[in-house]
Amino acid sequence: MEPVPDPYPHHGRQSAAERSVHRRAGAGTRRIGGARPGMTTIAIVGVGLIGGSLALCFKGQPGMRVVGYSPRASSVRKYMERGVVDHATTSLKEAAEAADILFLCVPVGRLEAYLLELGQLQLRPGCIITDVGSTKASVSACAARLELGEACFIGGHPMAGSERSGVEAASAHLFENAYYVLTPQPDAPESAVERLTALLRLTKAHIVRMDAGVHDEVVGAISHLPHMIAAALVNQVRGYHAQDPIYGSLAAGGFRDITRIASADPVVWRDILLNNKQVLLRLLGDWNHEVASFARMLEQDDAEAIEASFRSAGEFRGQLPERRKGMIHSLYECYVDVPDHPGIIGSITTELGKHRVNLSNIQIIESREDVPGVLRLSFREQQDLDAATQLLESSGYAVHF
Ligand SMILES: NC(=O)c1ccc[n+]([C@@H]2O[C@H](COP(=O)([O-])OP(=O)(O)OC[C@H]3O[C@@H](n4cnc5c(N)ncnc54)[C@H](O)[C@@H]3O)[C@@H](O)[C@H]2O)c1
Ligand SMILES: O=C(O)C(=O)C[C@]1(C(=O)O)C=C[C@@H](O)C=C1
Repeated sequence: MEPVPDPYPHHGRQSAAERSVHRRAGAGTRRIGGARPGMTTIAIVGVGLIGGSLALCFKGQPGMRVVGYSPRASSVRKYMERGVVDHATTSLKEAAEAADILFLCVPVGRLEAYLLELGQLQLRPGCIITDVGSTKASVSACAARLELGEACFIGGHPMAGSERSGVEAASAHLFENAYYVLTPQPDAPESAVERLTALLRLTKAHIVRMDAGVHDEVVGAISHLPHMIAAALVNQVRGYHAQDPIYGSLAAGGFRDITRIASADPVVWRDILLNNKQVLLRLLGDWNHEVASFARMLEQDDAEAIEASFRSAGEFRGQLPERRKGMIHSLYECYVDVPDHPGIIGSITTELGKHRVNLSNIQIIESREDVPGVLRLSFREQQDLDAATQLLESSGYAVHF
C-alpha cells in the first residue's frame, strides 16, 4: 500500500507549546483528570464523529471517566470546551496508561502506528484496546503480531455514521439500534470480549461478532462500494455542471438521496478504500457488469428487463431491516406535497407543535417557483410519524412514504 502523508506528523511527540498547554490542564501520570480508585477509565484516541459519539455514550455513567487524546492542543481544548470528555490530554502515554478500555477512533491508515506505539507503553493489566475502523482484517493482523502483555486487542466497527465528521457532529444517539461488529481473534480472552460487549451496550447498538476477513468483504459491498459510486456519480455530474450550471440547479431529491455520502470525510475514506483495496477491486469488477447490463438493456430497448431490474431491486430494498434510532438520521420519515406559498412550513410546524408531535427535522426537497414542493419530515418516534400523518391528511395534505 502507498504511504499516505500524516496530517498529524508529530503524534506521540509534543511541541513545547503543547506540553505547556498540557501542564496548564493540570495532568499528571496515571491518576489523571480526577480519576478515583475503582473507576473505569475509558480513553478515546481521536475524538471525532465516532470517538466523540462513544465518549458521549460513556460520559456521566456511574463509575466511568472518559479521557480524550489528541496530539493537537487546540483539539484537546475543544474536547473540553464541548464537554464530550471528562479530561483531555496531548499525552498518549498519560491517556493510555490510565485506561481500562482504550478506543482507537482515528482514520484507518493511522491504526497500526497507534497499536505499535501502545505496544511500547505500560498498559494496565487487563486493558482492552479496541478500534472503530471501517476495515478489520489489517488492524486485527497487526494486533496479532504485537506483544501486548496483559492487555488485549479486540477489533470493533459500529455500523453507523454520517457524512459529517469531527467532534462537532458527535451524538450520543448515533449508534442506537445499529449493528456494532466485534472481530475478536480466537485467542482473545472471553472475559474481555464480554467486558467490552457490556460497555458497548451503553451505545444501545446490537453487538455482533464476526470474522475480520468476512467483515471486510461484506462491508466492502454495503458501505465502501456505495461511497465510491456516490463520489464517482457526483464527479460525473460536476463535470457536466462545469459546462452548464443548470445541472446543479435541477439536482433534486433523487440525486441528493443517492449522493449524501459523497460528502464524507476525504481522509477517512481515502484510508478505508486503500486498506480494503483487493476486496474493492473485485467489487468494482462486479459493479462494471451491473452498469454494462444497464447499457445493454438500453441498447436493446429491453423494457421488460429494465422493469424487472427495478422490481427486483425494490423488492430486496424493501426487505432490508429498518433501523430505528435518533438524532443524525431520523428514520421515521414522510414526504408531504405542499403548495408553493409563503408561510407553509410555519403553518405545518405550528400545527404539529400544537398537537405535541415532536418533529426532528424538516427539509424542502423540491422548491421551484410556482410549482408545488415536497417537504421531508423526520421524527424520532413511530408514534410521532403516525400522529403527524393523521393530522396532515386530515388537513388535506397528501402524505407519502
Ligand atoms: N464516518 C463514519 O460514518 C464512520 C462509521 C464507522 C466507523 N468509522 C471509522 O471511525 C474512524 C474515525 O472516523 P470519523 O468518522 O470519526 O472521523 P473524524 O474525522 O470525525 O474523526 C477522526 C478523529 O481523529 C483525529 N485524528 C486524525 N488523525 C489523527 C492522528 N494521527 N492522531 C490523533 N488523532 C487523529 C481527528 O482530529 C478526529 O478528531 C475511522 O477509522 C473510520 O473508518 C467511521
Ligand atoms: O450513514 C452514513 O453516512 C455512513 O456512511 C455510515 C457508514 C455506512 O456506509 O453505512 C459509513 C462507514 C462505516 O464504517 C459505517 C457506516
